[in-house]
Amino acid sequence: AVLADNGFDVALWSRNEAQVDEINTHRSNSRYLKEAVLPAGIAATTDMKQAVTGAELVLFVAPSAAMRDVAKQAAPFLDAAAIVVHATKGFESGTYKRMTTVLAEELSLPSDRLVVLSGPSHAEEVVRKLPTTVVVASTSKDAAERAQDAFITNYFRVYTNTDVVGVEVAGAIKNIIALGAGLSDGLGFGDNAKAALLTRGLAEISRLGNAMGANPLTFAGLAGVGDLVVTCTSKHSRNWRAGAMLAEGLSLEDVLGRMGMVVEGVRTTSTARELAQQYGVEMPITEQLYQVLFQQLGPRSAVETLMGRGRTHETEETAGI
Ligand SMILES: NC(=O)C1=CN([C@@H]2O[C@H](COP(=O)(O)OP(=O)(O)OC[C@H]3O[C@@H](n4cnc5c(N)ncnc54)[C@H](O)[C@@H]3O)[C@@H](O)[C@H]2O)C=CC1
Ligand SMILES: O=C(CO)COP(=O)(O)O
Repeated sequence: AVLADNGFDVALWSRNEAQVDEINTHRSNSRYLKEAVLPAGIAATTDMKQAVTGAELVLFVAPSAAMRDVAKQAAPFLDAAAIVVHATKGFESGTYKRMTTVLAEELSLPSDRLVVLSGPSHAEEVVRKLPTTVVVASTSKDAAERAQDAFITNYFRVYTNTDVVGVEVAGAIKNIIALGAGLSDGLGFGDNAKAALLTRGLAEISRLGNAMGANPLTFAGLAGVGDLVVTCTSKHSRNWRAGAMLAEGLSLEDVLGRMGMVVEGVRTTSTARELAQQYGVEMPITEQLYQVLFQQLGPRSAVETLMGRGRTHETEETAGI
């Protein structure tokens, strides 16, 4: 919708014929974006060749679990000069790869044609043109600026960054913390607990990101603290809502069934736990969330464990010392 508002002819690919027909006929997407009216410049299609051929910018926003498959389908049609942007927040499970790595592999692209778009940006608000700010990161200043030009509007402000690792790690890990925030709110814990989760969650994001080679300043920016705040506090967040439902005593399977939309933080909790071990960093909130999600630990016991951890120094632990 943002690209169409900026005057681009947008081809929107979906595997779902009924959804494509609804978008083209009624300019609506009732399952995913209730009440939104989509701009006329969007032409939906189930034909990947038609969607990708000749496009100067291709935006991938499939759930992380589907990214490799969708990129494989798009690869034969990608224009030699196109830049590729993604807005997906997660890692590939099993390989623990970041999304730009998956795209580089499937599209045979060098990093200077790849951009990640991230930041506090719930679709429900963007489509209503409510003021939103995001960051586009690429190893190439030129590619980041091309993406900035394409997306920036008077309601959608786009900053550039060169720290692809930091932006991707922050966007993925904040979903784990949002699950925790939903659990905390659902259990009736207060504002102090949520502020603690956000702050110590940011410490975990920074610790893992720094170990993976990120710029620490990224975590104070839109993709870091910005997205962490919105996902832990917004009624739109699926991760927050999933956490709140778990606190009501629903099983993980029931929560995911009721949601009917991707809750990236669930898979990311397993992946981040593996990455923490691989990089030798401590991620105690992630560990406790893993125990709650996959090992049937009661959320109150998880909180007891977190509160009873050995005494530490705030800034030394954050720095990973
Ligand atoms: N919804 C939001 O406000 C934001 C979402 N994101 C990220 O965007 C990504 C996608 O999220 P949403 O669109 O919100 O999820 P969603 O669950 O609302 O929609 C996912 C879409 O992908 C399609 N899909 C799923 N598996 C597929 C496959 N194998 N092949 C083709 N299509 C497939 C579904 O049919 C559906 O249309 C996630 O990584 C999320 O973290 C990022 C920023 C904001
Ligand atoms: O990343 C998001 C907003 O910036 C979307 O978060 P949820 O997937 O929790 O809805």
